[in-house]
Amino acid sequence: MTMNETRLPVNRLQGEMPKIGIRPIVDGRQGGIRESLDGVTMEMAQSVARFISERLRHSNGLPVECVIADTTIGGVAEAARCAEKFRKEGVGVSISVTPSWCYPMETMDADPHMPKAIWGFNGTERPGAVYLAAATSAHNQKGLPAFAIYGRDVQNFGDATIPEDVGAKLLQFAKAGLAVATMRGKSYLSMGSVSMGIAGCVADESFFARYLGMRNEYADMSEFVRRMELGIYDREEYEKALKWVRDNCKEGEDVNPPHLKRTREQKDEDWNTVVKMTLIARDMMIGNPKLAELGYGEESLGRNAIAAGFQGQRAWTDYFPNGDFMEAILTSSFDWNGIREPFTVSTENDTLNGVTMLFGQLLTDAAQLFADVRTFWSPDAVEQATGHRLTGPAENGIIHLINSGPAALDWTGAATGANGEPAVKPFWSLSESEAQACLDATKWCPAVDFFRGGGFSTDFTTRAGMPVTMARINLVAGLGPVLQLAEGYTVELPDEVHDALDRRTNPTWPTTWFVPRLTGRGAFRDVYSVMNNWGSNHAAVSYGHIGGRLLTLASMLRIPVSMHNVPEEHIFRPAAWNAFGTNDPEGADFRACAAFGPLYK
Ligand SMILES: C[C@H](O)[C@@H](O)[C@@H](O)C(=O)CO
Ligand SMILES: [Mn+2]
Repeated sequence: MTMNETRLPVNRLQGEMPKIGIRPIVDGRQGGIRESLDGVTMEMAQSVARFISERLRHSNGLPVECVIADTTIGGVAEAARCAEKFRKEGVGVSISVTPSWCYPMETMDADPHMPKAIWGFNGTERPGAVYLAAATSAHNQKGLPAFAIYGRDVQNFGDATIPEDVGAKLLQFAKAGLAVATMRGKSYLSMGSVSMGIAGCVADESFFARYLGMRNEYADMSEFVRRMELGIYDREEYEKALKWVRDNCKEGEDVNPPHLKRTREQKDEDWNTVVKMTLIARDMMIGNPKLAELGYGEESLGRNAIAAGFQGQRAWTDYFPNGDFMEAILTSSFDWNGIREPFTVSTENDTLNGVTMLFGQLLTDAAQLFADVRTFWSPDAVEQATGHRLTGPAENGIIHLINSGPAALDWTGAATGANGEPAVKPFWSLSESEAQACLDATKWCPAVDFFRGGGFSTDFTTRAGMPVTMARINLVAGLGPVLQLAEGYTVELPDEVHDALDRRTNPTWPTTWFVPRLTGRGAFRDVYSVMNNWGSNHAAVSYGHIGGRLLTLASMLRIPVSMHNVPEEHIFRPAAWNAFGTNDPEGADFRACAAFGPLYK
């Protein structure tokens, strides 16, 4: 395959990427105090800016830019000037830093939508921590939750280094804050509506608008037919894509009974259709200047969609090829144009899983796995079915993540991490040979009987040993949105055991065997309990243990978390959450989210 040489983001969404604004706060008393603080405070700001820009990128690959206020902020006039600068520069996240005492209400960032953190230097020459406590209490009193960062160990005054614990909190806060600012104002595009009565497919406008700051766009699936029949897609790209598919997408086993097998001609035509569907869905999301050249100016603009979903079943799939190829390729980190940012596209237009995938992508910069949460296999059930006793990481049972085959090819696990281990990586660190390895590890099986219109499903088994986080947003009447997540690992089974279980399910679909990390309590008492507490038929799976980042993001949006196994040291929420109870952080989270309400009222 060819690689996109420049690796530029494909993101053609409206608006600049949000920046991080750094606010150096000082004690405004001139004639000695202020002068003694200005320099070190500015240095603190510069070192935070450098630290973040060197370590974080936007999920589209662009560097994260930090903007520092023109002067230190000693009072409200300078706070206002800083706010003005931040507005002009497109700042979406703010971090206030100080080593000293300052005047909280006079200097605070009062923008209600800006995720905020305050780093109060742990020194003792000047009272930075006293300010931090006063500042967080002011934020709490005013209903502007802020994340408080207070280093564990005392530093010398003027020491601009960022201790490890402070750095970890800065990055967790910044990445989640950027996710909030990046999705704001963007669209979720529903292509089709509700699939097979699945409630998660309902585009709940109030949820999107009030919690995410997003808008909902809708397109009937007949739009695909119109664009296919009138040729509203880049025909050169279509030819290139078809050739790439012929060279790289190997057909797998056709398990259909003879009377349901599609003919070779039908299958060839299905390939043409699924490639067109892929181009069309992408163009509907983000637009395509090529369409304007064809005389379709309106279509060339797209819907400014940072996420989308395709209903598929059944209105479409009863007659046309299914959406598996389109969903698998769009959500992967590469296609015929080379290596590029994955698109967030939710199967069955499960909007709530789509949002969860969007969270994962913005927090990890890497392809997300969409999957049905299909089966809990207890060790006894596996032994009964196969004669094999599960061992090692699988010994407590396994959860079978599988559905018809829209899974991103990155989830083969064919790419490798720093030590050669299987990994799902940000597109910018994926090599051409790794993308090829993902393609080589995938077969495309003719769709089974659920899909009367044919299509091709990805078939692979995810490699073992990857740290992953499975997550899901649910909507509950009287409660609103609620997030659940489970950190764990992928496992593999001996071939004959895998084959026996896979055959019982569907051998032509992609499998990920998941084991959650157990805590012995509540939903994480055992693997069965994780399955039993899952709130819906789907999950979004991210590479890495990102539960901490998800918790931070959810708290910024005021979405409580009902189930998680995140180690305490990774939990980082606004300081106000502690005022809702410290013995029972889960209950406190629910109370705090309810009290503050959605980010966008
Ligand atoms: C093909 C079937 O309809 C499956 O797609 C179905 O069980 C689901 O995926 C439900 O989420
Ligand atoms: Mn499904």
